[in-house]
Amino acid sequence: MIEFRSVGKQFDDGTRAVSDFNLVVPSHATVVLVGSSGSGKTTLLRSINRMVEPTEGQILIDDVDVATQNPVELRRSIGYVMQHAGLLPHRKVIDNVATVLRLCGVPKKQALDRSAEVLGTVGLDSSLYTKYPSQLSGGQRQRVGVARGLANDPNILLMDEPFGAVDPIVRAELQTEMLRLQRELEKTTVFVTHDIEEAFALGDQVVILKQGGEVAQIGTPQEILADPADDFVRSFVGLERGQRALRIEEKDGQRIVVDEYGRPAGVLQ
Ligand SMILES: Nc1ncnc2c1ncn2[C@@H]1O[C@H](COP(=O)(O)OP(=O)(O)OP(=O)(O)O)[C@@H](O)[C@H]1O
Repeated sequence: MIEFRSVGKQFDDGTRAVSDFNLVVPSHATVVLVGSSGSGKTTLLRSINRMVEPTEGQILIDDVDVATQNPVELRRSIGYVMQHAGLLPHRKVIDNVATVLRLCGVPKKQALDRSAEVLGTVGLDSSLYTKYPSQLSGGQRQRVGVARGLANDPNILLMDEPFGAVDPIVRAELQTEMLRLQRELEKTTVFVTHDIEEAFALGDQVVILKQGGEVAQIGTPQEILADPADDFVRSFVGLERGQRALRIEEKDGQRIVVDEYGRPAGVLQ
């Protein structure tokens, strides 16, 4: 479990990114932070593994304050996947994954075996393991990025817009893969995106952020769609201007409004 307690961050230049942010990420759940550019998503995500140090509040992982932990050890114990995969261009795919394990002290042969295993888990064809990152498509590179995040079998996975740089079709494929991985591996995952559809597709809980890291609403996709907290949320999730394809289904004698994912958005009297 990850717990944010009144977390705030003001950068050295005076920019306030986040104020009084509170959130509980239950073990094995996927929580998605969604908001427009500059709403503090990355700041919050990086506070978990101390790539950013909050200026107020605490973050606890299984009741232990991360501020009391060695930052390097903490970072190595948490999987991290970033937007452009962050692969080392001069190392082969398999070595990119194995490097993470070597840094954690895993012997070479074992690191290579585990790397092949985890590349298989993310659905990368074994013919690609000895290629260089530049020889892969954007979607394939992102799979390698996810494999790297999963390499040392962390309990926690942090994902910062991991599918932001690929085209919509590949993005949808990667989202489907992500759902499969979550079912199989049950990592506690914090996922950052600016795409509300991605947030609804992947999140058990979705946190909608306004500028300054202010929480507009936290809830399951169903809760947010059925009962948006305010006009900002209504507009952000596309309920306002009819962008969302809604239809009506009969269930247990009730007429329920559902969205394109079949998620309930309300009940008709
Ligand atoms: N190192 C820094 N120094 C000063 N200000 C920063 C720094 N990093 C981020 N900020 C500012 O903090 C605010 C939140 O930034 P953050 O990157 O967390 O937002 P975000 O929601 O992840 O945005 P994006 O979707 O564009 O990545 C922004 O105003 C940003 O300019």
